[in-house]
Amino acid sequence: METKINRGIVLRLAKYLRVLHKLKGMGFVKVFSNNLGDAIGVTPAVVRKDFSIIGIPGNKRGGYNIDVIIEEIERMLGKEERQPIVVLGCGKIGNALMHYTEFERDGIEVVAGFEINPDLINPNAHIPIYPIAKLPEVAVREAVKVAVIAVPDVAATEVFELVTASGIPGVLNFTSVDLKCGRCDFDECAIRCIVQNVNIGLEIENLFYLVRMKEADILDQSRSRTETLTSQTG
Ligand SMILES: NC(=O)c1ccc[n+]([C@@H]2O[C@H](COP(=O)([O-])OP(=O)(O)OC[C@H]3O[C@@H](n4cnc5c(N)ncnc54)[C@H](O)[C@@H]3O)[C@@H](O)[C@H]2O)c1
Repeated sequence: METKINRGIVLRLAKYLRVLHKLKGMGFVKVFSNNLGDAIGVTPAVVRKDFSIIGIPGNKRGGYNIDVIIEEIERMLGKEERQPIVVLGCGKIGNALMHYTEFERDGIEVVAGFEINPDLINPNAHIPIYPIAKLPEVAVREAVKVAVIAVPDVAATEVFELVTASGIPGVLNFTSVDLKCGRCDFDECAIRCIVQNVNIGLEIENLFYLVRMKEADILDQSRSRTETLTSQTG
């Protein structure tokens, strides 16, 4: 039976998996929930809860067998299956993603890129780059589940429409256009495309905000410490 798990758990499972592979590579056979919690920045209780949700029984004293958890998490994340993706727009971002070799470790395979620039189209390349119009054909042939959209903003909606028309159910959107699957407005929609937006600018702004808050907090604390000292000595 498939267990429904939320995005937070999926992200943590992927993080546990990386740590587990590292530990296995170092020769470890068992791991404890506090080791995994420390490694990804959560409490041991969260680790045990996540594992119980995916059907791994808690084992506070004896630890978990690393091979068993790896197998279970990989099954849960669908990593036993091939995970084919396509990249739409093979410019700076798209090209970098197409040649990111670490995807392979996670079972992700970039099967093709798509372009409108004839200078970049090369169906004979190691990872072929096809004209964008070929997307529906390749999507069906390769059973593509996820498309990365890395075209200029002006082309985003048009490319997204082609993605949904090609039956691709997942999109990682690098453009700043808010893409929404029009097809999802219909109950009978079979695609229900899920869009995940990546906005590095927003993430950086958010970090600046958090750093400012932290600095202000530290300043407040040191001010109140000085005031306390002054009142004690004065
Ligand atoms: N999300 C972020 O954090 C972030 C950061 C930087 C850039 N971006 C955005 O990501 C996108 C890509 O950025 P980039 O720097 O790689 O741009 P780029 O100009 O280097 O590459 C875009 C590529 O898309 C191709 N293209 C244009 N129209 C197309 C279409 N209809 N079908 C297929 N290919 C098409 C172009 O020929 C080009 O090769 C832009 O929208 C940019 O604003 C996002």
